[in-house]
Amino acid sequence: MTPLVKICGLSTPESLDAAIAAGADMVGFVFFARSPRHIDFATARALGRRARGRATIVALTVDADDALLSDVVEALDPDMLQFHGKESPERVAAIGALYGRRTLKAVGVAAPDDLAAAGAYDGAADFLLIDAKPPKGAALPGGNGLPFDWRLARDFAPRRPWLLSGGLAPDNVAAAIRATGARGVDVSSGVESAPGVKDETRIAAFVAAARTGLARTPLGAK
Ligand SMILES: O=C(O)c1ccccc1N[C@@H]1O[C@H](COP(=O)(O)O)[C@@H](O)[C@H]1O
Repeated sequence: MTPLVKICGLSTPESLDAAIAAGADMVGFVFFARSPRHIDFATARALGRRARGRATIVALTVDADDALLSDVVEALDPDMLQFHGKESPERVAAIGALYGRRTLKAVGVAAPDDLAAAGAYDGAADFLLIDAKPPKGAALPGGNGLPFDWRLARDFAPRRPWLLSGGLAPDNVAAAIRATGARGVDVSSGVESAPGVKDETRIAAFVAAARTGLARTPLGAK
């Protein structure tokens, strides 16, 4: 089964087009002011229109309140909402139902217990995202370009399909998929030349390399 590929943190028409041309299944946009990948609503509106029908459009937020979520949905009109904070399973499910969008819940992993905690979202979210836990004091809860020990995720087998992220790059993504059996992968820093600046050559190389990994688990239906 071909792994799903999500390219996250896109902020320009050029990088968006490069991700889609490379064959990305999902394109992610960040709404988190501290991130170098944060976009404003006018940019979101333009990029959402440009991406519509060409890839799954994903809006990433971090513990967003209802007002921000409404503005994001109105501007970007995403297919999927990614939650990268401490949102509870109940809130993830409620927001997905309220807006009628698929949901992707990120869980940071550094130890076996963290994966057990991820199980709480199995069913509440449509997809799970297993990311590296940010280092203590990190400014961002994700997008830090740091991997975790993939052996921790080797036997992770939730009912929902799950994506792997954290420090993935063109030169390690195929091995990461093989090591974990993740249904897909998500990347931000590993396809950049500087924080927030996407590199079209690295995007193409990442998607091509991910396609050589073989996902073991089937994509569950909503
Ligand atoms: O990309 C960001 O700036 C970001 C900000 C806040 C939360 C999550 C963020 N990105 C997500 O983090 C992971 C891993 O990124 P990386 O490849 O290690 O840089 C990925 O899922 C992004 O969607």
